[in-house]
Amino acid sequence: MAATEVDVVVIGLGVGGEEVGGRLADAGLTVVGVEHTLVGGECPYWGCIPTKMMTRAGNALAEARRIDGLAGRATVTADWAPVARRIRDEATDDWDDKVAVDRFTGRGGRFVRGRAAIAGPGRVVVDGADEYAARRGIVVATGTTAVVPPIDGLAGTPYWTNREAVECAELPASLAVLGGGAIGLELAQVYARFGVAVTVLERSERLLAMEEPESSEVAHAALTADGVTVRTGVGATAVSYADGFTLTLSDGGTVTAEKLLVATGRAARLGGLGLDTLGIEPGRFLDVDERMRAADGLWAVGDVTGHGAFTHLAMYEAGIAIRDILGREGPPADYRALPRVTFTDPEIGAVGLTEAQAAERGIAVETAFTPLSSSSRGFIHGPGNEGFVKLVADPARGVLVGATSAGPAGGEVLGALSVAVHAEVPVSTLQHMIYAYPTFHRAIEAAVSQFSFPPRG
Ligand SMILES: Cc1cc2nc3c(=O)[nH]c(=O)nc-3n(C[C@H](O)[C@H](O)[C@H](O)COP(=O)(O)OP(=O)(O)OC[C@H]3O[C@@H](n4cnc5c(N)ncnc54)[C@H](O)[C@@H]3O)c2cc1C
Ligand SMILES: NC(=O)c1ccc[n+]([C@@H]2O[C@H](COP(=O)([O-])OP(=O)(O)OC[C@H]3O[C@@H](n4cnc5c(N)ncnc54)[C@H](O)[C@@H]3O)[C@@H](O)[C@H]2O)c1
Repeated sequence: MAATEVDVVVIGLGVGGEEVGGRLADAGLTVVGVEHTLVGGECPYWGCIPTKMMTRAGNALAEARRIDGLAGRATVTADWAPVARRIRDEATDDWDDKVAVDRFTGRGGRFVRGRAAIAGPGRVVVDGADEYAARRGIVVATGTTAVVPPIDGLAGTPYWTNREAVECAELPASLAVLGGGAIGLELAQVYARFGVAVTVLERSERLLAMEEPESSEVAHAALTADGVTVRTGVGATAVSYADGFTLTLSDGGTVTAEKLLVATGRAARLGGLGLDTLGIEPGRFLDVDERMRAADGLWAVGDVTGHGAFTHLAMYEAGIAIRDILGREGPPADYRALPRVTFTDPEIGAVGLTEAQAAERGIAVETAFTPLSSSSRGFIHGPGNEGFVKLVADPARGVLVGATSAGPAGGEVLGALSVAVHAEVPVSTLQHMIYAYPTFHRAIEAAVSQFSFPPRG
Protein backbone atom coordinates (compact mmCIF):
# COMPACT_ATOMS: atom_id res chain seq x y z
CA MET A 1 0.00 0.00 0.00
CA ALA A 2 1.30 3.49 -0.86
CA ALA A 3 2.35 5.72 2.02
CA THR A 4 -0.02 8.56 2.98
CA GLU A 5 1.73 11.87 2.40
CA VAL A 6 1.57 14.47 5.17
CA ASP A 7 3.72 17.37 6.38
CA VAL A 8 4.65 16.07 9.83
CA VAL A 9 4.21 12.87 11.84
CA VAL A 10 4.34 13.23 15.62
CA ILE A 11 5.15 10.01 17.49
CA GLY A 12 3.66 10.10 20.99
CA LEU A 13 0.89 12.52 21.93
CA GLY A 14 1.82 13.20 25.52
CA VAL A 15 2.36 16.72 26.78
CA GLY A 16 5.08 17.57 24.26
CA GLY A 17 3.68 15.73 21.23
CA GLU A 18 0.15 17.04 21.66
CA GLU A 19 1.51 20.59 21.86
CA VAL A 20 3.66 20.17 18.73
CA GLY A 21 0.96 18.38 16.74
CA GLY A 22 -1.84 20.73 17.77
CA ARG A 23 0.08 23.93 17.08
CA LEU A 24 1.42 22.72 13.74
CA ALA A 25 -2.15 21.78 12.76
CA ASP A 26 -3.27 25.27 13.89
CA ALA A 27 -0.63 26.67 11.52
CA GLY A 28 -2.24 24.78 8.62
CA LEU A 29 0.16 21.84 8.28
CA THR A 30 -1.17 18.33 7.68
CA VAL A 31 -0.19 16.53 10.87
CA VAL A 32 -0.59 12.89 11.83
CA GLY A 33 -0.32 12.26 15.56
CA VAL A 34 0.25 8.68 16.68
CA GLU A 35 -0.42 7.57 20.26
CA HIS A 36 -0.57 3.98 21.52
CA THR A 37 -1.99 4.67 24.98
CA LEU A 38 -3.77 7.88 25.99
CA VAL A 39 -3.55 11.29 24.30
CA GLY A 40 -2.15 13.65 26.93
CA GLY A 41 0.47 11.19 28.16
CA GLU A 42 1.76 10.60 31.67
CA CYS A 43 1.04 14.02 33.16
CA PRO A 44 -2.79 14.07 33.12
CA TYR A 45 -3.40 10.33 33.68
CA TRP A 46 -0.62 9.09 35.97
CA GLY A 47 1.62 12.07 36.70
CA CYS A 48 1.38 15.73 37.59
CA ILE A 49 -2.34 16.26 37.72
CA PRO A 50 -3.58 13.25 39.72
CA THR A 51 -0.56 13.33 42.03
CA LYS A 52 -1.12 17.02 42.72
CA MET A 53 -4.77 16.24 43.50
CA MET A 54 -3.36 13.75 45.99
CA THR A 55 -0.95 16.25 47.53
CA ARG A 56 -3.75 18.85 47.70
CA ALA A 57 -5.79 16.35 49.72
CA GLY A 58 -2.87 15.35 51.93
CA ASN A 59 -2.04 19.01 52.57
CA ALA A 60 -5.65 19.72 53.52
CA LEU A 61 -5.45 16.99 56.15
CA ALA A 62 -2.15 18.32 57.46
CA GLU A 63 -3.47 21.87 57.60
CA ALA A 64 -6.58 20.72 59.46
CA ARG A 65 -4.33 18.94 61.95
CA ARG A 66 -2.61 22.30 62.58
CA ILE A 67 -5.87 23.88 63.76
CA ASP A 68 -5.20 22.78 67.35
CA GLY A 69 -3.28 25.62 68.95
CA LEU A 70 -3.99 27.99 66.06
CA ALA A 71 -7.73 28.23 65.66
CA GLY A 72 -9.55 25.83 67.95
CA ARG A 73 -9.88 22.10 67.77
CA ALA A 74 -10.36 19.83 64.75
CA THR A 75 -11.11 16.17 64.56
CA VAL A 76 -9.88 14.96 61.21
CA THR A 77 -11.06 11.74 59.63
CA ALA A 78 -9.13 10.91 56.51
CA ASP A 79 -11.06 9.29 53.66
CA TRP A 80 -9.40 8.24 50.41
CA ALA A 81 -12.70 7.91 48.52
CA PRO A 82 -12.97 11.59 47.46
CA VAL A 83 -9.36 11.54 46.28
CA ALA A 84 -9.85 8.39 44.20
CA ARG A 85 -13.11 9.84 42.86
CA ARG A 86 -11.50 13.15 41.84
CA ILE A 87 -8.70 11.30 40.10
CA ARG A 88 -11.10 8.96 38.32
CA ASP A 89 -13.82 11.45 37.38
CA GLU A 90 -12.18 14.88 37.21
CA ALA A 91 -8.55 14.24 36.31
CA THR A 92 -8.63 11.22 34.04
CA ASP A 93 -12.25 10.64 32.92
CA ASP A 94 -11.71 7.07 34.12
CA TRP A 95 -8.52 6.94 32.03
CA ASP A 96 -10.39 7.79 28.84
CA ASP A 97 -8.84 10.25 26.37
CA LYS A 98 -11.88 10.99 24.19
CA VAL A 99 -11.81 14.68 25.14
CA ALA A 100 -8.11 14.92 24.33
CA VAL A 101 -8.49 13.12 21.01
CA ASP A 102 -11.35 15.46 20.07
CA ARG A 103 -9.21 18.44 21.12
CA PHE A 104 -6.47 17.30 18.72
CA THR A 105 -8.72 16.44 15.78
CA GLY A 106 -10.72 19.64 16.42
CA ARG A 107 -7.55 21.57 15.60
CA GLY A 108 -7.24 19.70 12.32
CA GLY A 109 -4.79 16.99 13.43
CA ARG A 110 -5.24 13.45 12.10
CA PHE A 111 -5.22 11.00 14.99
CA VAL A 112 -3.96 7.44 14.68
CA ARG A 113 -4.11 5.04 17.63
CA GLY A 114 -1.21 2.62 17.49
CA ARG A 115 2.51 2.06 17.96
CA ALA A 116 4.67 4.04 15.57
CA ALA A 117 8.12 3.16 14.32
CA ILE A 118 10.41 5.07 11.99
CA ALA A 119 11.14 3.18 8.75
CA GLY A 120 13.67 5.58 7.17
CA PRO A 121 13.98 9.32 6.52
CA GLY A 122 10.47 10.84 6.78
CA ARG A 123 8.82 7.40 6.90
CA VAL A 124 6.68 6.15 9.79
CA VAL A 125 4.86 2.84 10.04
CA VAL A 126 2.05 2.32 12.57
CA ASP A 127 1.53 -1.16 14.01
CA GLY A 128 3.61 -2.58 11.16
CA ALA A 129 0.88 -1.71 8.63
CA ASP A 130 -0.07 1.87 7.73
CA GLU A 131 2.77 3.95 6.36
CA TYR A 132 3.13 7.72 6.36
CA ALA A 133 5.58 9.87 4.42
CA ALA A 134 6.31 13.13 6.23
CA ARG A 135 7.47 15.90 3.86
CA ARG A 136 8.86 18.17 6.59
CA GLY A 137 9.77 15.50 9.07
CA ILE A 138 9.08 13.46 12.17
CA VAL A 139 8.82 14.59 15.79
CA VAL A 140 9.66 12.05 18.50
CA ALA A 141 7.85 12.76 21.79
CA THR A 142 7.69 9.30 23.30
CA GLY A 143 8.41 10.26 26.92
CA THR A 144 9.74 8.01 29.65
CA THR A 145 8.68 4.96 31.58
CA ALA A 146 9.48 3.86 35.13
CA VAL A 147 12.88 2.22 35.60
CA VAL A 148 12.61 -1.09 37.44
CA PRO A 149 15.99 -1.95 38.97
CA PRO A 150 17.37 -5.47 38.48
CA ILE A 151 16.81 -6.53 42.11
CA ASP A 152 16.72 -10.26 42.75
CA GLY A 153 13.08 -11.46 42.77
CA LEU A 154 11.48 -8.08 41.97
CA ALA A 155 10.51 -8.72 38.34
CA GLY A 156 7.86 -11.35 39.01
CA THR A 157 6.09 -9.50 41.82
CA PRO A 158 3.00 -7.23 41.64
CA TYR A 159 5.00 -4.10 42.49
CA TRP A 160 3.55 -0.66 41.82
CA THR A 161 4.94 2.09 39.65
CA ASN A 162 3.45 5.59 39.69
CA ARG A 163 0.58 4.23 37.59
CA GLU A 164 -0.79 1.80 40.18
CA ALA A 165 -0.12 4.32 42.96
CA VAL A 166 -2.33 6.83 41.13
CA GLU A 167 -5.01 4.29 40.19
CA CYS A 168 -5.26 3.01 43.77
CA ALA A 169 -8.91 3.08 44.90
CA GLU A 170 -8.40 1.51 48.34
CA LEU A 171 -5.42 2.26 50.51
CA PRO A 172 -3.07 -0.50 51.64
CA ALA A 173 -2.15 -0.75 55.32
CA SER A 174 1.53 -0.33 54.53
CA LEU A 175 3.71 0.78 51.64
CA ALA A 176 7.43 0.46 50.98
CA VAL A 177 8.80 3.06 48.57
CA LEU A 178 11.98 2.34 46.68
CA GLY A 179 13.56 5.67 45.68
CA GLY A 180 13.63 9.01 47.46
CA GLY A 181 13.24 11.31 44.44
CA ALA A 182 10.27 13.49 43.54
CA ILE A 183 7.86 10.63 42.80
CA GLY A 184 8.76 8.62 45.88
CA LEU A 185 8.57 11.56 48.28
CA GLU A 186 5.37 13.17 47.00
CA LEU A 187 3.52 9.85 47.09
CA ALA A 188 5.08 8.70 50.38
CA GLN A 189 3.90 11.85 52.16
CA VAL A 190 0.37 11.65 50.78
CA TYR A 191 -0.06 7.98 51.66
CA ALA A 192 1.33 8.57 55.15
CA ARG A 193 -1.05 11.48 55.73
CA PHE A 194 -3.92 9.13 54.91
CA GLY A 195 -2.75 6.68 57.57
CA VAL A 196 -0.65 4.24 55.55
CA ALA A 197 2.53 3.00 57.28
CA VAL A 198 5.19 4.14 54.79
CA THR A 199 8.89 3.29 54.59
CA VAL A 200 11.11 5.10 52.07
CA LEU A 201 14.35 3.43 51.02
CA GLU A 202 16.84 5.65 49.22
CA ARG A 203 20.14 4.27 47.97
CA SER A 204 21.95 7.64 48.12
CA GLU A 205 23.04 9.16 51.41
CA ARG A 206 20.21 11.70 51.21
CA LEU A 207 16.74 12.25 49.77
CA LEU A 208 16.40 14.46 46.66
CA ALA A 209 20.08 13.88 46.07
CA MET A 210 20.29 16.18 43.03
CA GLU A 211 19.06 19.17 45.04
CA GLU A 212 20.72 21.22 47.80
CA PRO A 213 21.60 19.30 51.01
CA GLU A 214 19.32 21.73 52.88
CA SER A 215 16.42 20.56 50.67
CA SER A 216 17.18 16.96 51.59
CA GLU A 217 17.14 17.88 55.28
CA VAL A 218 13.80 19.68 55.02
CA ALA A 219 12.25 16.79 53.08
CA HIS A 220 13.63 14.23 55.52
CA ALA A 221 12.28 16.13 58.54
CA ALA A 222 8.87 16.70 56.92
CA LEU A 223 8.39 13.07 56.02
CA THR A 224 9.55 11.90 59.41
CA ALA A 225 7.10 14.31 61.07
CA ASP A 226 4.34 12.70 59.00
CA GLY A 227 5.30 9.30 60.39
CA VAL A 228 7.25 8.03 57.37
CA THR A 229 10.23 5.82 58.17
CA VAL A 230 13.05 7.19 56.03
CA ARG A 231 16.11 5.02 55.39
CA THR A 232 18.91 6.55 53.34
CA GLY A 233 22.14 4.94 52.15
CA VAL A 234 20.35 1.64 51.83
CA GLY A 235 18.94 -0.27 48.86
CA ALA A 236 17.11 -3.55 48.43
CA THR A 237 19.13 -6.59 47.42
CA ALA A 238 16.20 -9.01 47.11
CA VAL A 239 12.41 -8.86 46.99
CA SER A 240 9.92 -11.63 47.62
CA TYR A 241 6.14 -11.62 47.56
CA ALA A 242 3.60 -13.79 49.39
CA ASP A 243 0.46 -11.82 50.35
CA GLY A 244 2.80 -8.89 50.89
CA PHE A 245 6.35 -7.81 50.12
CA THR A 246 9.53 -8.63 51.98
CA LEU A 247 12.57 -6.60 51.02
CA THR A 248 16.05 -7.70 52.02
CA LEU A 249 18.20 -4.62 52.46
CA SER A 250 21.83 -3.96 51.63
CA ASP A 251 22.56 -3.56 55.36
CA GLY A 252 21.16 -7.03 56.07
CA GLY A 253 17.84 -5.80 57.49
CA THR A 254 14.37 -6.45 56.11
CA VAL A 255 11.28 -4.36 55.44
CA THR A 256 7.81 -5.82 54.98
CA ALA A 257 4.88 -4.00 53.42
CA GLU A 258 1.55 -4.77 51.79
CA LYS A 259 2.52 -2.84 48.65
CA LEU A 260 5.81 -1.82 47.08
CA LEU A 261 6.17 1.35 45.00
CA VAL A 262 9.17 1.43 42.64
CA ALA A 263 10.15 5.08 42.09
CA THR A 264 13.78 4.75 41.10
CA GLY A 265 13.88 7.02 38.05
CA ARG A 266 12.70 7.06 34.45
CA ALA A 267 14.03 5.67 31.15
CA ALA A 268 13.33 7.13 27.70
CA ARG A 269 10.94 5.14 25.49
CA LEU A 270 13.26 4.58 22.53
CA GLY A 271 13.06 0.80 22.07
CA GLY A 272 11.55 -0.39 18.79
CA LEU A 273 11.34 3.17 17.49
CA GLY A 274 13.41 2.41 14.37
CA LEU A 275 16.01 5.11 15.00
CA ASP A 276 18.58 2.72 13.49
CA THR A 277 16.89 3.25 10.10
CA LEU A 278 18.20 6.82 10.33
CA GLY A 279 21.65 5.70 11.44
CA ILE A 280 21.02 6.89 15.02
CA GLU A 281 22.16 4.77 17.93
CA PRO A 282 20.73 6.57 20.96
CA GLY A 283 22.17 6.31 24.43
CA ARG A 284 19.82 6.69 27.41
CA PHE A 285 18.11 9.62 25.67
CA LEU A 286 17.73 11.05 22.18
CA ASP A 287 20.29 13.83 21.74
CA VAL A 288 19.08 17.05 20.16
CA ASP A 289 20.65 20.41 19.32
CA GLU A 290 19.43 23.78 20.59
CA ARG A 291 16.60 23.71 17.99
CA MET A 292 15.46 20.24 19.12
CA ARG A 293 16.85 18.64 15.95
CA ALA A 294 18.04 15.05 16.35
CA ALA A 295 18.88 14.62 12.64
CA ASP A 296 17.80 16.01 9.28
CA GLY A 297 14.00 16.03 9.33
CA LEU A 298 13.88 14.62 12.87
CA TRP A 299 13.03 16.58 16.00
CA ALA A 300 12.57 15.36 19.58
CA VAL A 301 10.90 17.06 22.54
CA GLY A 302 10.07 16.35 26.17
CA ASP A 303 11.32 13.70 28.58
CA VAL A 304 12.90 11.70 25.75
CA THR A 305 15.62 14.35 25.23
CA GLY A 306 16.96 13.86 28.76
CA HIS A 307 17.06 17.53 29.78
CA GLY A 308 14.70 16.85 32.69
CA ALA A 309 11.35 15.11 33.15
CA PHE A 310 8.97 18.03 33.59
CA THR A 311 5.79 19.05 31.84
CA HIS A 312 6.88 22.68 31.59
CA LEU A 313 10.09 21.53 29.91
CA ALA A 314 8.19 19.37 27.39
CA MET A 315 6.04 22.42 26.55
CA TYR A 316 9.11 24.66 26.29
CA GLU A 317 10.93 22.27 23.97
CA ALA A 318 7.74 21.82 21.94
CA GLY A 319 7.65 25.59 21.38
CA ILE A 320 11.21 25.57 20.05
CA ALA A 321 10.61 22.62 17.72
CA ILE A 322 7.41 24.23 16.41
CA ARG A 323 9.24 27.45 15.56
CA ASP A 324 12.01 25.53 13.84
CA ILE A 325 9.62 23.38 11.79
CA LEU A 326 7.70 26.48 10.72
CA GLY A 327 10.93 28.34 9.91
CA ARG A 328 10.22 31.05 12.46
CA GLU A 329 12.87 33.00 14.34
CA GLY A 330 13.26 32.65 18.08
CA PRO A 331 15.81 32.04 20.80
CA PRO A 332 17.48 28.61 20.97
CA ALA A 333 16.94 26.25 23.91
CA ASP A 334 18.44 27.61 27.11
CA TYR A 335 18.39 25.46 30.24
CA ARG A 336 20.25 27.83 32.61
CA ALA A 337 17.09 28.66 34.51
CA LEU A 338 15.27 25.31 34.54
CA PRO A 339 12.78 25.45 37.42
CA ARG A 340 11.53 22.39 39.27
CA VAL A 341 9.24 21.93 42.26
CA THR A 342 8.88 18.84 44.43
CA PHE A 343 5.33 19.08 45.75
CA THR A 344 5.92 17.79 49.22
CA ASP A 345 4.77 19.92 52.15
CA PRO A 346 6.83 22.08 52.39
CA GLU A 347 7.18 22.50 48.63
CA ILE A 348 10.78 22.46 47.47
CA GLY A 349 11.35 24.68 44.47
CA ALA A 350 14.69 25.15 42.77
CA VAL A 351 16.04 26.85 39.67
CA GLY A 352 19.39 26.77 37.89
CA LEU A 353 22.46 25.34 39.57
CA THR A 354 22.85 24.04 43.08
CA GLU A 355 25.93 25.14 45.01
CA ALA A 356 27.65 21.83 44.19
CA GLN A 357 26.76 21.98 40.48
CA ALA A 358 28.06 25.55 40.24
CA ALA A 359 31.30 24.56 41.95
CA GLU A 360 31.67 21.61 39.52
CA ARG A 361 31.54 24.15 36.70
CA GLY A 362 34.40 26.06 38.24
CA ILE A 363 32.31 28.99 39.48
CA ALA A 364 33.73 30.49 42.68
CA VAL A 365 30.28 30.82 44.20
CA GLU A 366 29.03 32.78 47.15
CA THR A 367 25.85 31.52 48.83
CA ALA A 368 23.24 33.05 51.08
CA PHE A 369 20.72 31.24 53.26
CA THR A 370 17.80 32.29 55.39
CA PRO A 371 15.30 30.06 57.21
CA LEU A 372 11.64 30.97 56.70
CA SER A 373 11.01 30.78 60.44
CA SER A 374 13.16 33.89 60.90
CA SER A 375 11.07 35.92 58.44
CA SER A 376 8.00 37.86 59.62
CA ARG A 377 5.70 35.73 57.51
CA GLY A 378 7.27 32.51 58.74
CA PHE A 379 6.83 33.69 62.35
CA ILE A 380 3.19 34.66 61.68
CA HIS A 381 2.51 31.36 59.90
CA GLY A 382 3.68 29.28 62.87
CA PRO A 383 3.05 25.52 62.48
CA GLY A 384 4.00 24.38 58.98
CA ASN A 385 6.48 27.21 58.41
CA GLU A 386 9.44 24.94 57.69
CA GLY A 387 11.55 26.07 54.77
CA PHE A 388 14.25 28.44 53.60
CA VAL A 389 15.61 30.47 50.73
CA LYS A 390 19.10 29.66 49.49
CA LEU A 391 20.81 31.69 46.80
CA VAL A 392 23.86 30.69 44.77
CA ALA A 393 25.64 33.64 43.18
CA ASP A 394 28.53 34.14 40.82
CA PRO A 395 30.22 37.19 42.41
CA ALA A 396 32.42 37.70 39.35
CA ARG A 397 29.33 38.41 37.24
CA GLY A 398 27.20 39.78 40.08
CA VAL A 399 24.23 37.50 39.31
CA LEU A 400 22.44 34.48 40.75
CA VAL A 401 23.15 31.18 38.98
CA GLY A 402 20.79 29.14 41.13
CA ALA A 403 18.31 29.32 43.97
CA THR A 404 16.10 27.15 46.15
CA SER A 405 12.91 28.16 47.92
CA ALA A 406 11.39 25.64 50.29
CA GLY A 407 8.26 26.40 52.26
CA PRO A 408 4.46 26.39 52.30
CA ALA A 409 4.54 28.36 49.03
CA GLY A 410 8.02 27.30 47.89
CA GLY A 411 6.89 26.71 44.31
CA GLU A 412 5.32 30.16 44.05
CA VAL A 413 8.26 32.01 45.63
CA LEU A 414 10.36 30.27 43.00
CA GLY A 415 8.76 32.46 40.32
CA ALA A 416 10.73 35.53 41.38
CA LEU A 417 13.94 33.53 41.66
CA SER A 418 13.41 32.02 38.19
CA VAL A 419 13.16 35.49 36.70
CA ALA A 420 16.31 36.54 38.55
CA VAL A 421 18.33 33.57 37.28
CA HIS A 422 16.87 33.58 33.76
CA ALA A 423 17.19 37.31 33.14
CA GLU A 424 20.48 37.57 35.08
CA VAL A 425 19.05 40.37 37.19
CA PRO A 426 22.04 41.99 38.93
CA VAL A 427 22.30 41.11 42.61
CA SER A 428 22.54 44.85 43.29
CA THR A 429 19.06 45.26 41.72
CA LEU A 430 17.66 42.46 43.86
CA GLN A 431 19.18 44.18 46.91
CA HIS A 432 17.51 47.51 46.20
CA MET A 433 14.00 46.57 45.07
CA ILE A 434 10.90 46.56 47.30
CA TYR A 435 9.48 43.25 48.60
CA ALA A 436 5.88 43.26 49.89
CA TYR A 437 5.42 42.75 53.63
CA PRO A 438 4.73 40.23 55.13
CA THR A 439 5.17 37.70 52.33
CA PHE A 440 7.17 34.50 52.12
CA HIS A 441 9.07 35.97 49.18
CA ARG A 442 10.51 38.67 51.42
CA ALA A 443 12.92 35.95 52.54
CA ILE A 444 14.65 36.58 49.21
CA GLU A 445 15.51 40.09 50.41
CA ALA A 446 16.87 38.74 53.70
CA ALA A 447 19.06 36.29 51.79
CA VAL A 448 20.23 38.60 49.03
CA SER A 449 21.31 41.23 51.56
CA GLN A 450 23.87 38.75 52.94
CA PHE A 451 26.11 38.83 49.86
CA SER A 452 29.45 40.55 50.27
CA PHE A 453 29.20 41.97 46.75
CA PRO A 454 28.78 44.41 45.20
CA PRO A 455 30.61 46.40 47.90
CA ARG A 456 28.07 48.58 49.65
CA GLY A 457 28.86 51.82 51.43
C1 LIG B 1 4.14 10.51 39.21
C2 LIG B 1 4.62 11.65 38.35
C3 LIG B 1 4.41 12.96 38.77
C4 LIG B 1 4.84 14.01 37.98
N1 LIG B 1 4.63 15.29 38.43
C5 LIG B 1 5.07 16.33 37.69
C6 LIG B 1 4.85 17.66 38.12
O1 LIG B 1 4.26 17.90 39.17
N2 LIG B 1 5.32 18.67 37.35
C7 LIG B 1 5.99 18.44 36.19
O2 LIG B 1 6.39 19.38 35.51
N3 LIG B 1 6.19 17.17 35.75
C8 LIG B 1 5.76 16.12 36.47
N4 LIG B 1 5.96 14.85 36.02
C9 LIG B 1 6.67 14.65 34.75
C10 LIG B 1 5.72 14.81 33.54
O3 LIG B 1 4.64 13.91 33.65
C11 LIG B 1 6.50 14.52 32.26
O4 LIG B 1 7.64 15.35 32.22
C12 LIG B 1 5.65 14.77 31.03
O5 LIG B 1 4.56 13.92 30.97
C13 LIG B 1 6.54 14.56 29.78
O6 LIG B 1 5.79 14.72 28.61
P1 LIG B 1 6.27 13.97 27.29
O7 LIG B 1 5.35 14.43 26.20
O8 LIG B 1 7.71 14.13 27.07
O9 LIG B 1 6.06 12.42 27.58
P2 LIG B 1 4.78 11.58 28.04
O10 LIG B 1 3.81 12.40 28.79
O11 LIG B 1 5.32 10.36 28.68
O12 LIG B 1 4.09 11.20 26.65
C14 LIG B 1 4.70 10.34 25.72
C15 LIG B 1 3.61 9.62 24.97
O13 LIG B 1 4.17 8.89 23.88
C16 LIG B 1 3.45 7.68 23.74
N5 LIG B 1 4.31 6.77 22.97
C17 LIG B 1 5.53 6.31 23.33
N6 LIG B 1 6.06 5.57 22.35
C18 LIG B 1 5.15 5.55 21.34
C19 LIG B 1 5.12 4.95 20.05
N7 LIG B 1 6.16 4.23 19.60
N8 LIG B 1 4.02 5.12 19.28
C20 LIG B 1 2.96 5.84 19.73
N9 LIG B 1 2.95 6.45 20.94
C21 LIG B 1 4.04 6.31 21.73
C22 LIG B 1 3.17 7.24 25.16
O14 LIG B 1 2.07 6.35 25.21
C23 LIG B 1 2.88 8.58 25.84
O15 LIG B 1 1.50 8.88 25.85
C24 LIG B 1 5.52 13.77 36.77
C25 LIG B 1 5.72 12.46 36.33
C26 LIG B 1 5.28 11.40 37.11
C27 LIG B 1 5.50 10.00 36.63
N1 LIG C 1 6.96 17.70 41.01
C1 LIG C 1 7.54 17.35 39.87
O1 LIG C 1 7.87 18.17 39.00
C2 LIG C 1 7.76 15.91 39.60
C3 LIG C 1 7.11 14.95 40.36
C4 LIG C 1 7.36 13.60 40.11
C5 LIG C 1 8.24 13.28 39.09
N2 LIG C 1 8.84 14.24 38.37
C6 LIG C 1 9.83 13.90 37.33
O2 LIG C 1 9.95 12.51 37.19
C7 LIG C 1 11.31 12.14 37.37
C8 LIG C 1 11.39 10.75 37.90
O3 LIG C 1 11.06 10.71 39.28
P1 LIG C 1 11.67 9.61 40.23
O4 LIG C 1 11.40 10.05 41.62
O5 LIG C 1 11.27 8.25 39.79
O6 LIG C 1 13.21 9.64 39.86
P2 LIG C 1 14.47 10.42 40.46
O7 LIG C 1 15.57 10.12 39.53
O8 LIG C 1 14.14 11.83 40.73
O9 LIG C 1 14.72 9.72 41.87
C9 LIG C 1 14.95 8.35 41.95
C10 LIG C 1 15.68 8.06 43.24
O10 LIG C 1 15.74 6.65 43.39
C11 LIG C 1 17.02 6.32 43.91
N3 LIG C 1 17.29 4.93 43.54
C12 LIG C 1 17.62 4.43 42.33
N4 LIG C 1 17.74 3.10 42.38
C13 LIG C 1 17.47 2.73 43.66
C14 LIG C 1 17.41 1.50 44.34
N5 LIG C 1 17.65 0.35 43.70
N6 LIG C 1 17.10 1.49 45.65
C15 LIG C 1 16.84 2.66 46.31
N7 LIG C 1 16.88 3.86 45.71
C16 LIG C 1 17.18 3.90 44.40
C17 LIG C 1 17.95 7.31 43.27
O11 LIG C 1 19.13 7.46 44.04
C18 LIG C 1 17.10 8.58 43.25
O12 LIG C 1 17.29 9.36 44.41
C19 LIG C 1 11.86 13.20 38.30
O13 LIG C 1 13.25 13.31 38.23
C20 LIG C 1 11.18 14.43 37.80
O14 LIG C 1 11.90 14.95 36.70
C21 LIG C 1 8.62 15.55 38.60
